[in-house]
Amino acid sequence: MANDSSFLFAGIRFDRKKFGTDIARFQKKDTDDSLAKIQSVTEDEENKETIEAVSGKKRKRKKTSAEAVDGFSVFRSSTSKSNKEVKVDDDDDESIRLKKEQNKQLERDAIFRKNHNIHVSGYNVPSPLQSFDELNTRYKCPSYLLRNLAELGFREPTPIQRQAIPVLLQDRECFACAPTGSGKTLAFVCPMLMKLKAHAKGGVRAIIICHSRELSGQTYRECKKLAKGEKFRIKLMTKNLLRNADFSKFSCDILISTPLRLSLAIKKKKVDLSRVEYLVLDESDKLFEPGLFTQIDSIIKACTNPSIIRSLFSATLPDFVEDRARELMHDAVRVIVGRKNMASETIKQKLVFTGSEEGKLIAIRQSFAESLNPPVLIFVQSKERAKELYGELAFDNIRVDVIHSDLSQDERENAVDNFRAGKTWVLIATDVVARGMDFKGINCVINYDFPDSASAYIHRIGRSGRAGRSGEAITFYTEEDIPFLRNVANLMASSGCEVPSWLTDLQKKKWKKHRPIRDSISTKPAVEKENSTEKLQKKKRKKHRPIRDSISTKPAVKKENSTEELQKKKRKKHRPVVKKENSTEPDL
Ligand SMILES: Nc1ncnc2c1ncn2[C@@H]1O[C@H](COP(=O)(O)OP(=O)(O)OP(=O)(O)O)[C@@H](O)[C@H]1O
Repeated sequence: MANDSSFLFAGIRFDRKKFGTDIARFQKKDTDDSLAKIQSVTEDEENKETIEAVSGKKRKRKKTSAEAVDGFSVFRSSTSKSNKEVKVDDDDDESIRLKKEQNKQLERDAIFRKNHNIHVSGYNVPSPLQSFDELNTRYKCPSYLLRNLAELGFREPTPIQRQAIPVLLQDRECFACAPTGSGKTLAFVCPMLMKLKAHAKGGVRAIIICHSRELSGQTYRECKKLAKGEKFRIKLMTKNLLRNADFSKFSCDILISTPLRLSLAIKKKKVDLSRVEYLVLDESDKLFEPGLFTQIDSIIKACTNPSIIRSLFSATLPDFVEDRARELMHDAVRVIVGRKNMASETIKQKLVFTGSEEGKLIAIRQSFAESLNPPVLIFVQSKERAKELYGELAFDNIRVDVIHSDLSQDERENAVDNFRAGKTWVLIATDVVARGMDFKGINCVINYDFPDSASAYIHRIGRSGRAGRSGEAITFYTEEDIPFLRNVANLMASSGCEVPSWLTDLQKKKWKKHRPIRDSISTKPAVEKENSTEKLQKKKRKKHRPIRDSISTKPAVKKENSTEELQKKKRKKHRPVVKKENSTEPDL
């Protein structure tokens, strides 16, 4: 973190020697927009660059006018100026006025960004949005979108929206990092809808990649809500679509997919992505991890449109992702809200020592018995442990459910829907829902198992305290986790939580995928464990349709004939409802 912040503020030093003339000029001006203000915000390399450029030109101009005065001092006060000279003077005045105005705007932008904790780098970064109204006054936002924003109750843009939306609207590539729950989805969907304008035929026009099916589904629904009233063709790459669509004729305005499904569509179905104008990689640091990178790479390579605008969004932006972004993008703008890799400041974070695995179970039962304030999300480190904890809590008289990658798509969706609808009070989960999922109003996140990395901690606890609401996060730790405690303590301290000094004084240890082999959560003896798992499985198994022996009592030959007859009869009336190939409906 220390490195990150020093990198972030690397541009803050103002070379007083180099800019001596400019300092003198600003001081002379004696305005409230003082140099001190500029100095305090010149971490914005963009401002620095522009100020440099402008002052450079000014110096040049001053020199030119000095030369002119030296050379033609006789004529300076003369009234016999030629028309051409008058025009040159007028032009000069106009450009001075314009530059002054430009400088003032830069100062205003810098102060505004500082007030909203927005840091930018890149050349010529557009001014941040003061309000959603500016979408209309500056960019002629269509009325359906303004109406939808108002209907969704979005009155003011969040900091990431204030800066990322104008950047993308001005066709600049962008990589952005802003806290969890700070409205990054709208920050990339809104400019996409505005730029695409309306539905148009001819291939895929925009793509949003999300790391999980759950997040893809959620982003699809968000897009639909924002596009309501306009005939955009927004599609979710479902299993059905991948299997049944005729990709040679495939066309849509926005396609939302996981990396795997889209890379399969490229490889096996030869989907044409050469016309894609916008590509968003949400949770970009996850997408650039080794497991997904080959798929992402194939997608990026398939999007061959030279004027494509790519953007990367996440709440955590490790240096390696920044490096990739710089390699990949042209003239990209970097937007950071707050500090990189920081937990949301609206979450009250606590650490609880439980001693052992048994201690964790006691602690959680005790805490639920004292006060259970749903919805509560519990994270464990593996699907096996998720099943075990579910096995323990399922009979505790609380409405608990579980989500992990061993469940079918339907079961996963049901788990999410029931939790969202309040039917489930406590959801036990693996990291499958740790990122991006917007469960409104989660009161508490419990890290039953210590997270395995800083980003896992930030994203997990970020399921609460969203959109400015407050939330709580409790992290259990055992002896095994102590070496990594300081990392969490530092994250807590940097997001404003009180941390005892002994925690931050602990020895530093590099946090590399900390997933120790833990004792089983289950308290039941082995046989009972098997039975109860079976019971639970039965409870969950909804579509239990085994192949059973025939009911028919007729002899085999007769049976065959009658079956054939029946089949013939059936075949006549066989008119299945053919599913539209390019159905926009997800198989949710
Ligand atoms: N301008 C706004 N005003 C109020 N609420 C907003 C605004 N923009 C977005 N939201 C709401 O904030 C919540 C979080 O938004 P979103 O899911 O986009 O966050 P995020 O930054 O992508 O979080 P994460 O990093 O966890 O993925 C959503 O419920 C969304 O509807």
